Amino acid sequence: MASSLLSSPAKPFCSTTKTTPAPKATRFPSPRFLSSAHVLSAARRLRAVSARASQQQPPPPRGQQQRRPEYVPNRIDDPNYVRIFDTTLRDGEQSPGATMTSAQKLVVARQLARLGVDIIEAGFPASSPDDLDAVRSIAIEVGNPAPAGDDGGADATHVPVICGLSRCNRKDIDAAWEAVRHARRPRIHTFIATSDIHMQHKLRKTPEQVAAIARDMVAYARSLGCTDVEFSPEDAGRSNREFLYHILGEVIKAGATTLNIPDTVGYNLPYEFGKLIADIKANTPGIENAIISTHCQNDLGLATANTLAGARAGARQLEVTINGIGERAGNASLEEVVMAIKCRRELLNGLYTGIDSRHITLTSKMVQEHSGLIVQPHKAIVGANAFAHESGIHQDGMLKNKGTYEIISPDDIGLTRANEFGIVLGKLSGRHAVRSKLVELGYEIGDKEFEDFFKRYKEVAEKKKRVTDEDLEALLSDEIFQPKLIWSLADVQATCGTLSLSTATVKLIGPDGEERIACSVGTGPVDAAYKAVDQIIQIPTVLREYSMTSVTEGIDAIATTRVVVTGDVSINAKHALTGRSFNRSFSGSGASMDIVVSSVRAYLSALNKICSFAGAVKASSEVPEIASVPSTE
Ligand SMILES: CC(=O)SCCNC(=O)CCNC(=O)[C@H](O)C(C)(C)COP(=O)(O)OP(=O)(O)OC[C@H]1O[C@@H](n2cnc3c(N)ncnc32)[C@H](O)[C@@H]1OP(=O)(O)O
Ligand SMILES: CC(C)C(=O)C(=O)O
Ligand SMILES: [Mg+2]
Repeated sequence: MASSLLSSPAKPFCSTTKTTPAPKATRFPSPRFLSSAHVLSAARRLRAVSARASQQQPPPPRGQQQRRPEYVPNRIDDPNYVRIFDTTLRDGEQSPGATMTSAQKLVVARQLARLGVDIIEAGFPASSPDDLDAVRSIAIEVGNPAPAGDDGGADATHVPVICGLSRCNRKDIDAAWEAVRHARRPRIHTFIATSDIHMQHKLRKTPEQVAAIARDMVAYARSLGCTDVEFSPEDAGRSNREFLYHILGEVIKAGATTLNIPDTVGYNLPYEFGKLIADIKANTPGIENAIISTHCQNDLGLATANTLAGARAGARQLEVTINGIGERAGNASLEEVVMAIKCRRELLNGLYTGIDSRHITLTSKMVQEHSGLIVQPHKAIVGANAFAHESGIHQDGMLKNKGTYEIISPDDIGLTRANEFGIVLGKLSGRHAVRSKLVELGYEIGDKEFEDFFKRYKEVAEKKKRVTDEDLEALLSDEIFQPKLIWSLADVQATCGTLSLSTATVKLIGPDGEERIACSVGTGPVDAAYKAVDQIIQIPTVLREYSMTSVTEGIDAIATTRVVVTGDVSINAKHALTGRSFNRSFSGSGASMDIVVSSVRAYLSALNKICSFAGAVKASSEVPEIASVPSTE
């Protein structure tokens, strides 16, 4: 029988076990170009990485193991166990633009099984022959035990129920049964609307007619041999209570095993939805012989809150989708609901699920790829920023204790972050975070140097959205690893374009602390600026090499310039071995988001080396010896 290591009680910091994170998400080819070969190889890769993840996982600490109760359609032996019904492939696919091919649906279904969902609603088989085929393939391949040697994820013996949706009519129910009957545990989910507005205007039927259809169609589904039948009174959130108790009682008598209560238009508030579930539990005849389920749409952004309120009030099946995709504003999101239960279990009557949350990140990425619906960066649990910290006070807290700003460990959702503390440098970062990042990159610099560097960092971060590792290294070279400062750049202003000659004005601070300004024209803004610098410093030099690279991507990238210059004979060096005098070259580098500033910094860096060298030459009154072959310093 299926058994698994399940989510365990919450800790103040919700990492339940010190686990090996699930593998990094595999990139999938764009859905537009997906062939079934692609899908199969993606599936194989996934299976391989998931196998590794599950093999590496140490068992949860003693006393925290909980087994998934044996599956009986209308009963759960452990009152604290709550079933997770995933409808990504049905309601999720109803999101505008989210249609998936059969091959894509199969890959996602396999991953949902690894994640440990109890029920996969694989589609609406009557909607098209393609969807019937997709649901049937899922029933055959995912709804049955994996062949020997095949990995089934963390809980290799777990086989999810495969479910198909149908309206309350024979044709739809026949199609649903044809699709799901191949699974080890098939389920038919049939629905009909029960709110006045839907019955009157959409179905054009009286409540009595609707109740009779519901009862007859549930009985019909059972008559096909399906022992697991779910019934949903669509728009229950706006339906008359007494009518709900009546129709639900009727379908239980007809053989319904799960009663799903949809807030179809996301209209309910959490306390209201919780009360709806509690009232149904208290007033529906025969309800003790069925499982109550929630299905919350997100029109008011309350789907997760409503789902949790429903669970608290007695629902033991929660219908959710990965990333919260679904009709209009979507459904309650699996990752939010599952992690809320895991994190706040004590406030949710000790509930637990069968989900292996370490597969959440990978599953989320897969669904984004195949549905084409990309989650917003600040999406709870799976958004790019959900475990990132950019402001200085938070970063400082994270460095001291991760629990200060994180209630869930990224390991728990299978997220491996590039930076252990989730630190993202930006304009709001403080000294602690920037310094720790430098140490991480291998640079330990003194306090005074760090203060200079931090000032420069802030200037750049003001202008740039994110400061990357490469940016930091470029700035560090520019700010710290420079020759002794003889001439420094105060300001530079350049104009260029097709209308007139390029012109640059440069203000430098000299060795005496005095400002000097020069202006020049040139073939371009860099040439003009270099000529202005030459007018001030007046050392005869030749520019031998000039190169510029952008260290990061994007329009706000930092440009790093490298130059090589040679001086005239007065700055020749004598080779130590041959005694031959040679024309020595000097390199310089500079970095800035402005290419002219970056170029002038690089040029000054080289000129400062020449000045130091020439100063040394003058001081010793002889040509200094260099112990190596001519090289660029
Ligand atoms: C809240 C939900 O998410 S419900 C699920 C919604 N999902 C979908 O609709 C996606 C799949 N749908 C489809 O492919 C198509 O709508 C089909 C194949 C199901 C039906 O297509 P059509 O036969 O062309 O009907 P159409 O969609 O235009 O209208 C729906 C009909 O079903 C009836 N109907 C709606 N819900 C139900 C129900 N639960 N039980 C019985 N009949 C229903 C409507 O009253 C309407 O009947 P009418 O033609 O007598 O007026
Ligand atoms: C089919 C039903 C369960 C549904 O999706 C809804 O009411 O939102
Ligand atoms: Mg829905």
